[in-house]
Amino acid sequence: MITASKSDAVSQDGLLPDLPNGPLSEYRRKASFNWKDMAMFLEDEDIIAFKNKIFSTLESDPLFYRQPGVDLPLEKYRELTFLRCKKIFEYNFLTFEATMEKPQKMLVLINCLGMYDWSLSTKYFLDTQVFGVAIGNTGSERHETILHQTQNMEIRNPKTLLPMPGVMVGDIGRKLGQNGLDNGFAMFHNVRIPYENLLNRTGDISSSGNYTSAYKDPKQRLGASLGTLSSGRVSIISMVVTNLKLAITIAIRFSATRRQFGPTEKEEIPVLEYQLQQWRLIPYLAAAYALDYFSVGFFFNLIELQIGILMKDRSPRQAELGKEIHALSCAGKPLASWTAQHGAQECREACGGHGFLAMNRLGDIRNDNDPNCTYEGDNNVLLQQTSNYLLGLVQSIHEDNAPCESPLGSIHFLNDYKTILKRKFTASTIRECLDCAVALDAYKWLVCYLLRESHDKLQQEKQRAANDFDARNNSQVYYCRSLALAFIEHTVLQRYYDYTHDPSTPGSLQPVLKKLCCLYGLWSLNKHIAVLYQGGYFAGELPGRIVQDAILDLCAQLKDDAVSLVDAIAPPDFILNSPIAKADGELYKNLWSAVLQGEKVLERPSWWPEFCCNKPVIGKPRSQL
Ligand SMILES: CC(C)(COP(=O)(O)OP(=O)(O)OC[C@H]1O[C@@H](n2cnc3c(N)ncnc32)[C@H](O)[C@@H]1OP(=O)(O)O)[C@@H](O)C(=O)NCCC(=O)NCCSC(=O)CCCCCCCCCCCCCCC(=O)O
Ligand SMILES: Cc1cc2nc3c(=O)[nH]c(=O)nc-3n(C[C@H](O)[C@H](O)[C@H](O)COP(=O)(O)OP(=O)(O)OC[C@H]3O[C@@H](n4cnc5c(N)ncnc54)[C@H](O)[C@@H]3O)c2cc1C
Repeated sequence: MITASKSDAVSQDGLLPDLPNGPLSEYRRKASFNWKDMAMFLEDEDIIAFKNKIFSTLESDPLFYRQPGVDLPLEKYRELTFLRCKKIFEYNFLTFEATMEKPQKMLVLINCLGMYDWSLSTKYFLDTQVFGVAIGNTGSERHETILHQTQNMEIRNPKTLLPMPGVMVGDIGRKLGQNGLDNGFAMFHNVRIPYENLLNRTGDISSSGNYTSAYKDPKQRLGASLGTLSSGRVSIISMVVTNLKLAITIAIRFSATRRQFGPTEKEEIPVLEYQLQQWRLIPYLAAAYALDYFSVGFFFNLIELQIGILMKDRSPRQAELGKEIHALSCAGKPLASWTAQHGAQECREACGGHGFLAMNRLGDIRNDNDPNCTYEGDNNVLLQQTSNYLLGLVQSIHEDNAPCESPLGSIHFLNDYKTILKRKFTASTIRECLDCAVALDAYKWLVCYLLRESHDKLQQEKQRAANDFDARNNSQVYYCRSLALAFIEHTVLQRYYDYTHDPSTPGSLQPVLKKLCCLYGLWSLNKHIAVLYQGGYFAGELPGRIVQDAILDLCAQLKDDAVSLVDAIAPPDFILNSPIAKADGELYKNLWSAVLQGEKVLERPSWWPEFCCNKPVIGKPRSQL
C-alpha cells in the first residue's frame, strides 16, 4: 500500500477519519493505493468538509434518526419528509453567496441529502431550485414576488391551505419509490392567468398584443428559452451516479466479507474472489468512477450555460452551447440512470438473500433510482434528441463544407469521419487491449458507423413511408437509439481517458484509475459487439475473445483495490444505512444487531391464537352466516 506524505496525512486525518479495523482490513492492506489520497483527489478539502458538516448535522439531529428497513405508513413518511425538509431550510447549509462562490456545492448538497433519502432531497430541490431556477431564468423582475411566495410556502391560500377558486388539486397516490414525496395533480377551471405572469425573458407581448423579442434568430431564442430545462437532466446524471456509488459500496463490502466455498475444505473465501462475482460488480465500480467524473465536469458546463443566460449572452457560441448540452444531457441521463438501474439490481442479487432484506437498503436504492429513467423526460424519448442533433451534422460531414465544431468539443472527432470509417480493430493480444486507447478508437468507429447507418436508414424510410413521422419512428431501434448511446459512451470515455492520462493526476493513483478507465471502456464496448462485427470493424474470433479476456483480466487486477475504491466514495455508516456494508466489515454482528433492534422482533404476532384454534377443515369453507 502506498502512503501519503506527513503533511497530507495531517489534513487528511482531520477530514477523513481512519476506518475501523475488522474483516475488511485485509483487502485494505492489499490495495495498491491509499483510499484517503483517492478521496482527496476526487474532491477538494472544502467539498469534503462541506459534506462532513451535512452528514454530522443530520446524524446529531433526532429528527433524522431512522431504523434500517422500517416501512413507514404513507402519511407518516410524508409528514416526516416535510418536517425534515423544513429543518433543512433552517440549517441553511448553502447560502446564496456560497452557491455563487462555488456552484458545485449545490450538486453536493442534492447528493448528500439524496444519500440520506431521495424523497427529502427531491422535495427540497424541486421547491427551491427546479421551480425557482425556471422562473428566475425565464422570467424577469416582475416575477420576483412569485419566488418570495414560494420561499414562504404561499405554491395555495396561505391561511387556510385551500386551493384558490377554480383550482382543483389532489394527490395521485402511492408510487413505486420516493414515497416521502407527495406528487399531485392540479386542474384549472375558468381560471384567468394574469398577463404579467407570462415568463418574458426571451419574448413578450405588449398591452396592444404585439410580440417582441430581443432575439432576432428564432433558433437562438428557442435555445435560450429551453436551455434552462437542461439543469434537471444534468443534475439527475449526478444523482443516479450517487445511487450507483451507494449500491456498489454495499455490494463490494458485502462480497469482501461474505465467505463461501474455497479451493480447499479448510477455509472459506470471500465471494469477491470468485471470477463471476468480480465480473458482475467491478465493471459497475468502474462505471461509477467514470460517470462520476463526467457528471461533475458536465455540471460545470451547465453552469457556464446558465451564466450566459443570466448575462443575456446572445452570441452564436451560447446558442451552440445550449444545443450541445441539450444533446449530451438527453443521452447522459439515459446512460447514467440505466447504468445505475442495472447496477443496483446486480448489486441486490450479488448480495444474495441479504440483498433482498429491506434493512440493507438495496431495494430502496433501486426503487428510488427508478423514476430517474422517466422524469425530466422518458429516456427513450430523450435519446431521439441526441440522435437528431447528430443527424443534423451529416450534411456538413458528407460535403466537407464546414468543420464539425462545438463549444465542448464532443463532435470534433467527426471531422475525421471518412478516415475513421476505414479503420479496423488491430489489437491482437489481451495486453494491447489493456490500453484504453483501444476501446476509445473502437468507439470513434462505432459512432461514425451508426451515424452513417442511421442516416441511410432514415433516407430509405423517408422514401418508403408516407410521412416523416413514420420514417423517424421506424429508424430508432438498432439505429438512432444505438447511435445516441454510443455517442454519449464515447464522450464519457474520452473525458475520463483525458483525465486519467493527464500528467497532473498523481502517479500513485494513475495505475488504478487507468485500469478503471480501460475496464469501463471495454465493458461498455462489449455490449455493441454485434455491430462491431456487422460493420466489419471486428473480423474473426480473436477481437471478441481478447476483449472479453481483457475485461476478466482487469476485474482480477482490480479486485484487491475494490474495497479501497469504495472506501474513497462511501458516505459514513449513518448515511449509507446498510448493516451489511458498515465500514468495520462486521457483517454478521451488524446484521444481527439490526435484526434484534427491530420492533416486536421476538414477539408472537398479534393474531397468533388463530393458529391454535378454528383450525381449517381442508376442502370445507366455513359458513359465513
Ligand atoms: C424535447 C422533447 C423530448 C421533444 O420535444 P419536441 O417534440 O418539441 O421536439 P423537437 O425535436 O421538435 O424539439 C424542438 C427543438 O427544441 C430543441 N430543444 C428542446 N429542448 C431543448 C433544450 N433543453 N435546450 C436546447 N434546445 C432544446 C430541440 O433540439 C429542437 O431543436 P431543432 O428544431 O433545432 O432540432 C420534449 O418533449 C421534452 O422535453 N419532453 C420531456 C418533458 C419533460 O422533461 N418534462 C419535465 C417535467 S418536470 C419533471 O419531470 C420533474 C421530476 C422531478 C425531478 C427531480 C430531480 C430534479 C432535482 C434537480 C435539482 C436541480 C438543481 C438545479 C441546479 C442549477 O440549475 O443550478
Ligand atoms: C416520480 C415522478 C415525478 C414527476 N414529477 C413531475 C413534476 O414535478 N412535474 C412535471 O411536470 N412532471 C413530473 N413527472 C412527469 C414526467 O416528467 C413524465 O412522466 C415524463 O416526462 C414522461 O412522460 P409521460 O409520463 O407522459 O410518458 P409517455 O409520453 O406517456 O410515455 C409512455 C411510453 O411511450 C413511449 N413514447 C412516448 N413518446 C414516444 C416517442 N415519441 N417515441 C417513442 N416512444 C415514445 C415512452 O418511451 C414510454 O415508454 C414526474 C414523473 C415521475 C415518475
